Amino acid sequence: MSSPRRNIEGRPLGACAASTSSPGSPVHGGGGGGGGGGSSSRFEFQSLLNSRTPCADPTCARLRASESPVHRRGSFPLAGTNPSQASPPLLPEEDRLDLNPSFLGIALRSLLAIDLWLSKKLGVCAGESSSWGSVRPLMKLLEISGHGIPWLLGTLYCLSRSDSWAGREVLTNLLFALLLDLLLVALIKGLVRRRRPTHNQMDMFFTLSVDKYSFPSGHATRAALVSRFILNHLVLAIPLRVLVVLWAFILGLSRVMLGRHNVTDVAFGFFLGYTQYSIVNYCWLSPYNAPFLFVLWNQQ
Ligand SMILES: CC(C)=CCC/C(C)=C/CC/C(C)=C/COP(=O)(O)O
Repeated sequence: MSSPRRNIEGRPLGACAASTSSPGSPVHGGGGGGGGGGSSSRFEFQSLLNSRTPCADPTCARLRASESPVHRRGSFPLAGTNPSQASPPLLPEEDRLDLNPSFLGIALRSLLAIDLWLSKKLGVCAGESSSWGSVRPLMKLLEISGHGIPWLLGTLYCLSRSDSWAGREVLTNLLFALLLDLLLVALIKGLVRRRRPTHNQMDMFFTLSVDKYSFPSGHATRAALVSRFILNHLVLAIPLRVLVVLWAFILGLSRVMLGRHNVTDVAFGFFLGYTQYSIVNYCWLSPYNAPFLFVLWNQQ
């Protein structure tokens, strides 16, 4: 008994896929669902077109005809329908592009595959039963050390206690930096909407609605931003400076170990936090360019 013909995704071609698929399914070229559905759906479409399996259901046959590139564009014949026009059928340009994905496309997909694989491997504290589950409480403590709330409240408290102009200036800019960070991270998370890794347990304390998304890591942006800020504006002994850098690095790593993030979320988070510091430095607030703010602190 011969096995049924299958398309590239391993689905049998004997049955009429069009009659069973939804409008967003690959057969309709809708590219529904995530994970690179676009190109594989095109491929499946070609395979269905070229299979000579008759379709018993008339609705199905009509659907297949109306969905075919021949019907849609009327620009090229089906191979074999007329021997006098036996030149190879020309694919529409976008289909040819999909069948020959660009180097950039392949590189990006490979990077994402490596990212997912590595993140899963490093997610050793994702649950109590994980291989490093006993370190999870420590990782969660680190998580709190990079959370937005303690940093915001701490900065506001120090501002209210500060009695020097220089101190107020630095703290005002730290507050501005933290708010800018929250805003940019929320904006990018809302735009990119990358889901957190499946092995993550969503048990973080005090999150915003966008925090169900993982790209970029807010803790990583804050770690890079705050550590660069501290290193540039506080006079610290070398061991303390090393400690600040270590804290930022371990906080970023802990996000992947806890299963909260993929490696690329954290890597981009570090980059974004580092860049945010440059923005804050460029727009540095002082009693000269933002006197209203400093008058406000003075009245406290
Ligand atoms: C003023 C204001 C809107 C404060 C909100 C502070 C807040 C709840 C920040 C969220 C911090 C958080 C849980 C970020 C998620 O970090 P990931 O590293 O998991 O992206």
